[in-house]
Amino acid sequence: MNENTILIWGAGAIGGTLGAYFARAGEDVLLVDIVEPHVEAMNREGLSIEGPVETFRQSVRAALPSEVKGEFKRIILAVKAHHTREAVRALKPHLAADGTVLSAQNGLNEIAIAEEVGAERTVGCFVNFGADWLEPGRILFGNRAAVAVGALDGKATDAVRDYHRLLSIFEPKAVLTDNIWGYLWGKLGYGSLLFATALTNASMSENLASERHFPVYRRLGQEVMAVAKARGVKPLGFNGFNPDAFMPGADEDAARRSVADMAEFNRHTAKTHSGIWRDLAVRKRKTEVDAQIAIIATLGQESGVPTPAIRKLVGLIHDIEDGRREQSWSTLDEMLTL
Ligand SMILES: NC(=O)C1=CN([C@@H]2O[C@H](COP(=O)(O)OP(=O)(O)OC[C@H]3O[C@@H](n4cnc5c(N)ncnc54)[C@H](OP(=O)(O)O)[C@@H]3O)[C@@H](O)[C@H]2O)C=CC1
Ligand SMILES: CC(C)(CO)C(=O)C(=O)O
Repeated sequence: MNENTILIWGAGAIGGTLGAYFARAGEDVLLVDIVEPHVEAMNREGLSIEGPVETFRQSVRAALPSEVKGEFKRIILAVKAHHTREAVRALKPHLAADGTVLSAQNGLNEIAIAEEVGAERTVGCFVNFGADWLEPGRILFGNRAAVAVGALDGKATDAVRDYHRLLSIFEPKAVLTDNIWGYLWGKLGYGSLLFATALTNASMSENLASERHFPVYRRLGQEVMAVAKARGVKPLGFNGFNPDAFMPGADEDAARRSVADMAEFNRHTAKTHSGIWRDLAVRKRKTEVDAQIAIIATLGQESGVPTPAIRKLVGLIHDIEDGRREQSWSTLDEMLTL
């Protein structure tokens, strides 16, 4: 291990998948995670990537955060959004002065990372592929999807280009962008719809195909895009999500097409339900709703953009997290009462 070893901090569904692909390509990788049985299984048997995209077992090195020694130039952060600050504080002593942290997460985590380690040491990234941590040492890689990487100020450095090279090992269509905030806000739009699908136990595609709930999806997309616009961001589209269809003044048919395209995209994955649904229904734990979705309402308020649908969604997810409601169509119906 040396300063060029790539640290993957948070080796679950996303971090584990990326790490296995990098290691298979001969990159020097260390997977860091707080789940002891997972770290033990990875060191003992390697990491098993399973599912329709590819199935392989990759020998990897793994460690608990307390076992990490030294400083590193590249650290890829892939913990859930609400664990970002804690994880960045733990990894900071291991970040070389000229090193960078790449956020392979959902949400606007780059803001918190930059506050902790400096904007010049933070690189933006957007991932939309589907994966699930199944059990120690086993990850389902459900489907390929869009991946993008870019500097926070849009000006690619050698470090950003190197991350693009790495991500291209995993996803040959990975984009090097000068508008990473556009992708991150696009994913917040897409993600707000995914959070709504987690209010039921149906699959993402079944939910998105529900004609009765189309007004819910349109309203959520519209609120997120209005906040992005007010903040001067130009959101970008991917995998069915078309930000223009949700912009103020866009016609209903455009939004209908985009929601239908998202339903179609998600019909072809072995990861039938979102990570949000999985946190609630399978892992029985808190979701990323505050770090990822409630922040949109806060930023909306700062910009004078009302976000009643986003606020309602956050409340319903909290209700499920705290056992006050079940995941069911009637919970999603609550979103129709706005
Ligand atoms: N899974 C997916 O398909 C997609 C996920 N994303 C995003 O990627 C990010 C990662 O999600 P995902 O991979 O699914 O999550 P996982 O829960 O599968 O993996 C995160 C791993 O990080 C561990 N962890 C938590 N805190 C720390 C810490 N301080 N230091 C080291 N490890 C830690 C977790 O342990 P523990 O379980 O105990 O918390 C877990 O093992 C999220 O922002 C998610 O929204 C984006 C696109 C798709
Ligand atoms: C569904 C997916 C993989 C995006 O397509 C996702 O981001 C999630 O599960 O949170």
